[in-house]
Amino acid sequence: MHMMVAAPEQWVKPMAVAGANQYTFHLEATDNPGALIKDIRENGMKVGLAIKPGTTVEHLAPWANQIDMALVMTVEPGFGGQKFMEDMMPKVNHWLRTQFPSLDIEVDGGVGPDTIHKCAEVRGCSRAALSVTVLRDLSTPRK
Ligand SMILES: O=C(CO)[C@@H](O)[C@H](O)COP(=O)(O)O
Repeated sequence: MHMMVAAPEQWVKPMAVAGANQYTFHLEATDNPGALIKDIRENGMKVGLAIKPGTTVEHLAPWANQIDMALVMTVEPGFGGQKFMEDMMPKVNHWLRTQFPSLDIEVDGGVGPDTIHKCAEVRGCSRAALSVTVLRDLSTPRK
C-alpha cells in the first residue's frame, strides 16, 4: 500500500488488519520515521519509504538500511496525469542504487508508454531490479 496521507501512523494497524503486506509512507508526513518503521514491522508488514520531488535523497539515506523499498516520486503528490520528472532519476541511479545496491526502488508518477524506458534505462549494474509502479485512479476515466 502506498499511503500518500498525512499522519500515516494512524493507518498502520487498520492496513495490517485489512491484509496489507507492505506499508509505504511519505518521509515528509511524519516526525518520527524510526518509530513508524518499527510499528509497521511489528504489524507484520514490509516497509516502503517515499520522498517527494523536493526532498533530497540524503534525507532518506539514514533509513535506507531499515526499509524494504524506497519510492522516488516522479510527480508532485496530489493528482494523476502530471508530467514525468526525469530529473528525479539521478536519485535512483546515481545515489540510491550505488549506495544501497540491494534496496528495492520504485518510482511513481507520469510513467507510461512514453516514459517507461527512462525508468528502465536507470537500472544500473546492481542486483536489485528497478520496480515501476503505474498507479491509476480507476474511478477516473482516461483518454
Ligand atoms: O498520486 C499520485 C500523484 O499524486 C500518483 O500516484 C499518481 O496517481 C500517478 O498517476 P499518473 O502520473 O501515473 O497518472
